Amino acid sequence: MQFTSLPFHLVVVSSFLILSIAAYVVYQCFLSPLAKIPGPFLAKLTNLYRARLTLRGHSHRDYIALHEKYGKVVRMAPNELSITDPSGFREIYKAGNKFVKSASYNVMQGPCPFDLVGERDEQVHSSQRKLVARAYATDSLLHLEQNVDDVIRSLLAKLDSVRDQKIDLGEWLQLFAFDVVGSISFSRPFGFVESGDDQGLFQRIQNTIASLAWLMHVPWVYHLHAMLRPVIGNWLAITDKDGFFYEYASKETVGRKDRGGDDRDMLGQLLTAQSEKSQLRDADINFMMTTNVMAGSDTTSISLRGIFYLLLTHPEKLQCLMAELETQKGAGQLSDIVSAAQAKACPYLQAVIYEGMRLMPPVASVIDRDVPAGGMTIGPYFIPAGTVVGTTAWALHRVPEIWGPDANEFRPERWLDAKAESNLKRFFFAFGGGSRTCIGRSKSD
Ligand code: HEM
Repeated sequence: MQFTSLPFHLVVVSSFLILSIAAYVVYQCFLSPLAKIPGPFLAKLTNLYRARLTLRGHSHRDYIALHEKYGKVVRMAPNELSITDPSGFREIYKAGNKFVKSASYNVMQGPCPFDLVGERDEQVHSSQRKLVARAYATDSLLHLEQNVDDVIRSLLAKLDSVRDQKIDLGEWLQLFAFDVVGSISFSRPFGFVESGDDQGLFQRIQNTIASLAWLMHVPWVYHLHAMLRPVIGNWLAITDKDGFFYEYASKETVGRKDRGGDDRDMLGQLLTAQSEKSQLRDADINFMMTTNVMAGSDTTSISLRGIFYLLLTHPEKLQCLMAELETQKGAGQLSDIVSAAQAKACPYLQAVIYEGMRLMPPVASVIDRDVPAGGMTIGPYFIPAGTVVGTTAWALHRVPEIWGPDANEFRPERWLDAKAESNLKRFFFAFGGGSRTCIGRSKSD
């Protein structure tokens, strides 16, 4: 009845709109090749569902709940799936396969031509990684142990001076992790531990990464913003990555070049690589250092915070760890500041690190990849080429089929059985997987 009083063209336009929306809903829910895959209703219709989940700030826990509710393959957007199926996971992240990084990484890369994490072209990535690999190699980093020891000493002295006070240990571990990355990258810590102050950097990184995380699910918002930026100004914290943090890392680079330093620090190694391979430009080195400052420091500090949190909330495990360290110390196997080689020879300590990073992996997002030509099959589902599939370590690291019925418990002992350990390591995803695994990870792990 209402329609009859509306102008004819409005009736036509509204009817067309209603029919289009209805057709879209019917297609996504019943006809799409992914229609049979379970997931939240809104997720089937729009990527905004996933973006909103990420914006709320606890999507890592939401993904666990969604997999508990819907199973090992969950539809998270019209063309995107979250996977915790063990064999599906292994297929997606197998080294040398054809599952390339999906379009969401365009947001991570932004305007930066040399960004190992964000680069989607596997060939470009491979040649860029070769250019810088030496600087990140474990044997290169072992030369820098003395630098790290100095930061440890500085942290211990600070903690000693506040021995009787209530402190935020997490905050101190974060200051420490950043200084460690500063000292191995530029031969000098940022001075955060010394001053007890991060100069507002942590909040800025948090804003940048939070902004990146939700924008990766709606890249069009990022691209639209980039187009309109000259008119509307800057609204998105992600732009700090190639702005504020690039400048920050570049300044540190210039400072280190001016004052000199250990040729074997990461910048020194990159400068040596540059002298041999001129295609590595100054800007590329600055971009690598930006990644060190932003991604390297933050992930290291979250790992430390998670491990300490789990130890402090499980005193019986802390006791086991202390017993191992005291026995080793008593046998003359540990120096006052424990070296990397000595730490490697402490099985319980290694198990604690793995278990801590299993339960609290620093990179919480789903690491998206595109299904290649030919598609893939996971359980009863055929997934066509072009579908975006990915896994978050938070959900994978709690799958009972892999970790056992006590998957949610902090139990370092699960890593002590050599046979179980090598199987578990195949599903340890805190450092990513395949050809795009973290370059900062020790190669001997
Ligand atoms: C415990 C600490 C760390 C964790 C948990 C971690 C985690 C990760 C993860 C999950 C990825 C894969 C991302 C993806 O596929 O989208 C990655 C890649 C990367 N990480 Fe780390 N990371 C850590 C430390 C570091 C450090 C210290 C550095 C540098 C000093 C670093 C530099 C990089 C780079 C450059 C990549 C890109 C590698 C490539 O695609 O070739 N990371 N990291």
